Amino acid sequence: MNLVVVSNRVARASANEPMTGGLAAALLPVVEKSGAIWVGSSGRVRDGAQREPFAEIEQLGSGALAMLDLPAAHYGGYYEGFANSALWPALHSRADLIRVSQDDYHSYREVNGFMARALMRFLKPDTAFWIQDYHFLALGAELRALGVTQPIGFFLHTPWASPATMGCVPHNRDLIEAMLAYDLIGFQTEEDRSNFLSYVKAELGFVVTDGVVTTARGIARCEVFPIGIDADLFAQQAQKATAHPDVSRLRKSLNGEKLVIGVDRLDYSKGLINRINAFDRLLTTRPSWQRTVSLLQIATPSRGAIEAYGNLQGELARLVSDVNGRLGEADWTPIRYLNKGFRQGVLAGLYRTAQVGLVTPLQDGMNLVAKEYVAAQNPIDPGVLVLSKFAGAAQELDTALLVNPHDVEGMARAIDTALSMPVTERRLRWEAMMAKLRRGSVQAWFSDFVTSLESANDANSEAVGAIASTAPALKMAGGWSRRSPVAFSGAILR
Ligand SMILES: O=P(O)(O)OC[C@H]1O[C@H](O[C@H]2O[C@H](CO)[C@@H](O)[C@H](O)[C@H]2O)[C@H](O)[C@@H](O)[C@@H]1O
Ligand SMILES: O=c1ccn([C@@H]2O[C@H](COP(=O)(O)OP(=O)(O)O)[C@@H](O)[C@H]2O)c(=O)[nH]1
Repeated sequence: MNLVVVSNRVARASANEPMTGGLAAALLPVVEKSGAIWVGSSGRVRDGAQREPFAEIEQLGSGALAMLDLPAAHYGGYYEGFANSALWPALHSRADLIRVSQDDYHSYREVNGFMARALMRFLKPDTAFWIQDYHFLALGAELRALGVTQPIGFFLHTPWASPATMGCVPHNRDLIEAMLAYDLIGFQTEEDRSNFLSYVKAELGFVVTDGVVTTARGIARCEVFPIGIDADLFAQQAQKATAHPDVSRLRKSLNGEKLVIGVDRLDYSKGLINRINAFDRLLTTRPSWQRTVSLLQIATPSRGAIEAYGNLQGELARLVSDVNGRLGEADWTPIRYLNKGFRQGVLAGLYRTAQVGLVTPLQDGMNLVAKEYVAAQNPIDPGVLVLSKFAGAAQELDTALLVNPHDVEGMARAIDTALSMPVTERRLRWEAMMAKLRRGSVQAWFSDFVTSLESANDANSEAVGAIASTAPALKMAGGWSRRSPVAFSGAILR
C-alpha cells in the first residue's frame, strides 16, 4: 500500500523548534518511519492558478513531505474562517463563538477541492489516503468526485459535539453528509463517535448498524482510535533533558519551592482562565502554599488573527498580572507566565521538574501534554497529573486526579491534594497510567487505523455489490429511498 497522509499542519523532520500542536507532533515520528507521503500546507499562500501546486517536496524518513501553497483568495475564509471560527468552536461545544462570513464555507470547499486535485499526483492503484482533522471534512467527497475508488480514511483529532451543537454550523448537513464518502472515520473517544452517529441518524436519516453507516455509495465505518505517544522515548528524553541548561536553571531558580506546570496553546478550549483562578484560590484559601509553590504556565500563541484568541490573550495577561501583583513578594512570583514555545526535548525536562501537571481543558480531543507529563516523570518520585474529565486523555488516564474544569474550588482542592500526596500513592497512580500509555502508543494508533482502513475498503467493495442488488428496496430512516449507488452529494462515486 502507498499511504498518503494529509493534514493542514505538517512538521519538518529537521525542525529544531517547538511543535505547533499535537497533530503535527504525533504524526511526525510515525509518518517518518512508515515511508508514507505526508501532504499539507506550507503555511504560505499563492495567487492564481498554479501549474505546480507543490511548493516543496523533501525527504521524510523513508517517505516524503510535500507542502503546498494554498490559494490566497480562499485561505483566510478556510483557515481563520470556516475551520477555526465555525467548526473549531462547534466541535468544542462553543457554538456561541461561531463567527463566519457568507463566503467562508465556499472558501473551505474551494481549499478542499484544491487539495483533492493536488493529491491526484500521488494516485496509484495501490494508494490509500488518510485525511486528518476538521480542516478537510469534505476532502474524501472531493476525491471521490475525481473518480478515486481507493481507500480513503479520516481521523478527527478534536471532539465531536452533540447533534444540537453541530447543527449550529452553517451548511452542516451538506458538509457532514460529504464525510460519508470516507471508508473509515476515526474518533478519539466513544462519546465523539456516538455523537457523530446520533447526528447521522437523526439529522441525515441514514441507517446505522454497529457503527457502520450505509449510504448510496457503500458504507462508512466509524471507529475509535485514541491517539498516543511513544512513552518510553519521551521518558528517555526527559531523563536526558534534566541536564539541559534551561531545565537546570529552572530547578535552581525554584530554591526548594514546588512547581506546578501547565503547557497549552493559547486557546479558549484549554480552560486557562479557570485554571489561573484555581491557582489563585489555592494560594488565597490555603495560604501555607504561598512562597512554597509556583505555577509555570507556558501558553504558546495560536491563531492570533482570530478575535476570540486575541481577546483571550489580553484577558489572561491581565489575570496573571493581577494574581502576581496581589500575592507576589520581592523574592517570589506565584505565576511564571510565558507566551513562547519550547522544543520537546526541553519540555520533557520541564515536565519532570514539576511535582504537578495541570491539564484542565474545558473540552479537548485528546491532549497529548497530559500523556507527555506522565511519561516524563521519575519512576521513583513521580509527579501527579491533575486532569480535566473533558479531555479525551481522561478515558485512559483514569488514575490521574480527575477534575471538573468549571469547578474552580474543586480544582484548587485537587492541586492541594496533588502537592501533598505521599510517594506510595503517587507511584501507584503513575504506574497504572504508564502501563496504559505503553499499550496505547502512537505506533499502535497508526497501524490500527491503517489496518482497519484496508478492511473497511474491502468491506465497502462487497457492500457496493449488495446495495446495488437491493437498492430499490433500501429504505432509509429519513424516509427516502436510494435507487442507485452512484450519486452522492452531486458527485459520481464508484
Ligand atoms: O494547526 P493549528 O491551528 O496551529 O492548531 C494546532 C493543532 O490543534 C489541534 O490539535 C488536536 O490534535 C491533538 C492530537 O490528536 C489532540 O491531542 C488535541 O486534543 C487536538 O486539539 C487540531 O486538532 C490540529 O489540527 C491542529 O494542528
Ligand atoms: O512549547 C511547546 C508547547 C507544546 N508542544 C507540543 O505541542 C503538543 C500539544 O498537543 P496537545 O494534544 O496537548 O494540544 P493541541 O495543541 O494539539 O490542542 C504536544 O505534543 C507538546 O509537546 C511543544 O512541542 N512545545
